[in-house]
Amino acid sequence: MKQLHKQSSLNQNQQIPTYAAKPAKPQARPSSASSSPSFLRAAAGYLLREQRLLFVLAGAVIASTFFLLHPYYHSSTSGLQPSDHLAHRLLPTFRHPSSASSFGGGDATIGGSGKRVPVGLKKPSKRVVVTGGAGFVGSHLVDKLLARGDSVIVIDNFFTGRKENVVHHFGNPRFELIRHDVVEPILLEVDEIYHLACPASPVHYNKDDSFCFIDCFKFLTIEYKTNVMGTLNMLGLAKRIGARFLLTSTSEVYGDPLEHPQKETYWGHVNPIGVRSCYDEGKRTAETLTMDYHRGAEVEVRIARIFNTYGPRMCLDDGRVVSNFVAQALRKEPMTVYGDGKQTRSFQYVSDLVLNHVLVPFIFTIDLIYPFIFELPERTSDDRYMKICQVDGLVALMEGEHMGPFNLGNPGEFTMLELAEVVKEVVDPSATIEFRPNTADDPHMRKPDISKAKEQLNWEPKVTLREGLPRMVTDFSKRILSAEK
Ligand SMILES: O=c1ccn([C@@H]2O[C@H](COP(=O)(O)OP(=O)(O)O[C@H]3OC[C@@H](O)[C@H](O)[C@H]3O)[C@@H](O)[C@H]2O)c(=O)[nH]1
Repeated sequence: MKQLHKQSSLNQNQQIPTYAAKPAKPQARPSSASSSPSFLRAAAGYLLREQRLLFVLAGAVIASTFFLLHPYYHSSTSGLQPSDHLAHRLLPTFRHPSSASSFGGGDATIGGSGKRVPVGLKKPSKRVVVTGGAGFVGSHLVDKLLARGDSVIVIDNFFTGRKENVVHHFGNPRFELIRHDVVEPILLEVDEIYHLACPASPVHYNKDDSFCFIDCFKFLTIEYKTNVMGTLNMLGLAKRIGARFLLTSTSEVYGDPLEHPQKETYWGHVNPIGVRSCYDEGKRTAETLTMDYHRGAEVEVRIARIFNTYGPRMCLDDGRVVSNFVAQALRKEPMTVYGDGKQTRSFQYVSDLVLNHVLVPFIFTIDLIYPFIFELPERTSDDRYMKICQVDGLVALMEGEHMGPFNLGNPGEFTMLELAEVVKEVVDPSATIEFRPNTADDPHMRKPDISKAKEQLNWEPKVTLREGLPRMVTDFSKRILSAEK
């Protein structure tokens, strides 16, 4: 700054030759070689005065940041805007699957709420499949991918997924929803496959699937079938079309661990014939298949081991502990603690699974002023936060160089009794607890060692249970209230 002032005063004192000034003596016409340095000197002098250069640089930084972070602008809901021509050039077109039907009776609809089109500086958009994309974590991932300009096909059989989780994307030309069970093959043309499909709650284990094309598979549990056949189908697709494949595995691969906290190098302690094995062993097999396809067929793969996750959009009757406690406390029912309640888990807020924290305050500010500039519909601060935060852990893994497996979880460890206390604090101090028998093979403790993710993905969770829980409670109380109405 001092230097700038110095330079600018120096320049003011200098006689800067101008073409308008009449020379004292007749001179030869200045050659282009001599005129351009003097022009440059004049321009430099102008820029350096009154800190103009500083303002120009600041303006350039703000503008490029804006376009990098928000590569869309709002166009009207009806008809093509001039920007749509650019969008048509930039957006990929999908080959529609012949073997499955899209939601809404065929092709994805165009227009409606698909108001944003890319503009400015941005990475080329990708064509992405998210299996289980109408589920809890999947739908947050879909929000994230669409928000950054990708085209997304969601495959979901709605066993535990819900249309409500993705309904806000209906009408977006970059979004397509296919009702399909991944245990059957499907052919699509995409760049990346996020494979999330699988019921993840122990209360769903053992439910019989009544229909299967291949008769001998129909007595398998949904979890095992989805993890084995579903993963095989998606890996086959990835191989065929040359797509990168990300498997969302689970902390359950460590079983009832003998090592604590659990590192990715730990091989686990799983009962292969227990009631939980359909999920635990199913995911372990899915990891094996993924590595086989990588080694044998050179498919580019990524593996995430996701630890207990909670947040908005979980099923109200999901059966997992956080959703159970919150729903029970809101409904004024006793919170059901299984066993002695001394078993531990580490709970991660869904945004952490998906968030790049360094950018949050920055994007948050821009997102606050954005609706005023482009007249976007008003959103709640929670929507805004969720839109920004979603699923960066998974996206960072998909786009990074490291294959994994990576533990993605929050290392904060709680007993179920401690969790009940936090839910009481947040929801209702008068809430009570009720002890129930525990389920078989329930892991006694669980806590991720996330050093590898910190080091190689530059990722770590930030939202504590006391910060994350109120956000989930807001969502749950709205849904419980409207269900009661
Ligand atoms: O109402 C309840 C529900 C559950 N629990 C206990 O809470 C603990 C956590 O149970 P959850 O069902 O939420 O989750 P689990 O850790 O057993 O399994 C989960 O692990 C990681 C994920 O991949 C899966 O989402 C899920 O299988 C268990 O010890 C369970 O016994 C209760 O005390 N009360």
